[in-house]
Amino acid sequence: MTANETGLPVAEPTEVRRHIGRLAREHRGQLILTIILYGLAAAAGLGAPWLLGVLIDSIDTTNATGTINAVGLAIGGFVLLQSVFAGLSHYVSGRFGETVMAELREDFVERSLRLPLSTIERAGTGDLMTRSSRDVSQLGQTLRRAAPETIVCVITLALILVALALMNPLLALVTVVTVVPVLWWPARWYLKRARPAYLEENKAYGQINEELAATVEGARTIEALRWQRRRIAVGDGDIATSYRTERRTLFLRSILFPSLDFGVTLPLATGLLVGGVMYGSELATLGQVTAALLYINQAGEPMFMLLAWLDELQTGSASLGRVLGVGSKGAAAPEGSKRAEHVDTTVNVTDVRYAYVPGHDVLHGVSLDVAAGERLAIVGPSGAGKSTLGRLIAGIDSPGDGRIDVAGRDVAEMSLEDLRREVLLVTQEHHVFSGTLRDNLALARTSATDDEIAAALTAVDAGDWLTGLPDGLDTLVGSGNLRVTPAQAQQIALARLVLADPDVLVLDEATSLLDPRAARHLERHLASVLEGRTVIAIAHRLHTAHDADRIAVVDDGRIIELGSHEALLDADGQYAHLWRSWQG
Ligand SMILES: Nc1ncnc2c1ncn2[C@@H]1O[C@H](COP(=O)(O)OP(=O)(O)OP(=O)(O)O)[C@@H](O)[C@H]1O
Repeated sequence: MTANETGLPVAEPTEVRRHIGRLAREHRGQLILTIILYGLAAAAGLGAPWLLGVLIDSIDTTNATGTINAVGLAIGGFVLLQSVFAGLSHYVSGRFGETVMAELREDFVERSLRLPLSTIERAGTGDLMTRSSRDVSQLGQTLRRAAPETIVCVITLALILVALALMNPLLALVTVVTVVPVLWWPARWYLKRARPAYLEENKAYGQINEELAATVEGARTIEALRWQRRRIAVGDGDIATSYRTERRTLFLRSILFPSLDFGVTLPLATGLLVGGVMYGSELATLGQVTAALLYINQAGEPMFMLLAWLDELQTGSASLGRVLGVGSKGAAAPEGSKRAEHVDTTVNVTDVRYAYVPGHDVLHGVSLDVAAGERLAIVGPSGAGKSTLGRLIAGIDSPGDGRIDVAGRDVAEMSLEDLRREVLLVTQEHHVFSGTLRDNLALARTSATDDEIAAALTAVDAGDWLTGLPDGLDTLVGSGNLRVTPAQAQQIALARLVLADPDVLVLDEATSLLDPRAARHLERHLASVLEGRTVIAIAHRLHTAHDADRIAVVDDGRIIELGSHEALLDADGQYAHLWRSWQG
């Protein structure tokens, strides 16, 4: 796997080849049928030049008119056969391409959904978007056209060579000897450079998408800070990089294609020369030379096309590498370990260190044990490391040092599926997807009934809102539909949490958008619904801390106080101070 700096990995050429081999094995039947049909079409195409040679040689025989008629008819028959086989082979290979394409798309979606959040955050959504749009469509083009056309070219060339050798071995040899070196060197030169150049080109395109998306998402912030010029400069920089990478691939093509033109014309010239000499020295008949030259001429197109498709195959292979890289080992979470039978949802944080930027730890050896069913509140000044600790417990990032166990299992080793069933994080950012309210909630549990969904909304104090909606759970929400206030969006997120029903919840200021009274009411309500779950709540409002079983005070990446509300007040430390000023 190639490390793509902070981006998603790209599959190595060997992995790409292995994948193509696997696809070919899985669709063996369709592939063989395609090759046979293309072979038949190519073979039928060889009939005409052969017959023309026969025709020329028979002109001085007695019954020339009869022979001409018969040969004319036979040529017509071959042309018809070629059209029928070509039509059939295009149909079969088209189906083959579409089937494989559909599988690759499904596979891509599955791989993307398995990606841990931290991987997407690091890589940026632009890279993923480019892979799902530009790379997948490039791959479609390769599968639909380049792959079958390459097969056609190879088969046609092989058959032309066989026919040429049968007709006149010396002419066949001359053709091979002149063609191969002339085409070999530019093709080799090109192939060596094309893959990295196309990977660079696609990466640059991904970067443009990434920055463009960031500019659009942050438009208001950019306007407020008057950063327009800076963002334009960033965009200009990305476009310049993309331009440079496009120029590089254009340069490669501009060397390849003229070389191909030359390589394809040369054998015709040498064939004409050698054929003339052979005819003069009676080593070949006029008919043989004519047929051989027609074959050489006929070979020109597939030869040119074959090497031209190499270009397409190279871009396709680069795109396949990028598509397969999504969800590969370097990006995905570990898979498939089984959930322990008993559910003992303790959380044990042992000597955890974490740095966003190497060498600058924001957590300095944090240890914390949360008992099953306990409610722990984490408080502390801004930037102390509370959210970072929450993300590590929820398995979104892995600690640099130390370990975190949930229900006795190392979070870093858990499959994404197990992890999400075990621990869920709700932050103050949440998205309402465009669709019905029901769809938005059923995301958390597809099997949830309407009653369960309504109960979940009631548990987060949104029961009245639901009853007031004209279409109830069928109400369309999200972009372009009914406007949902930030507080309601937060309630939807919390209702999803109720439906997902994990054993451990990490709430990172999950009620911050509600007014203080509503927030407290909701938290109490939620607590009764989530009775028995282990809850770690990162709190700005100290009433959350007051209601918790224990409170951890985090300061500068360390836990400096830990105990119940009363115990911490008695200790008269930072928490007591915070509490008094909050009360005041
Ligand atoms: N993505 C990031 N990249 C680099 N540094 C980060 C990133 N996220 C947080 N930090 C830094 O890590 C430190 C801890 O941040 P964290 O968000 O965990 O603190 P917090 O206690 O949750 O603060 P707040 O209450 O303001 O949310 C801060 O110094 C912050 O600047």
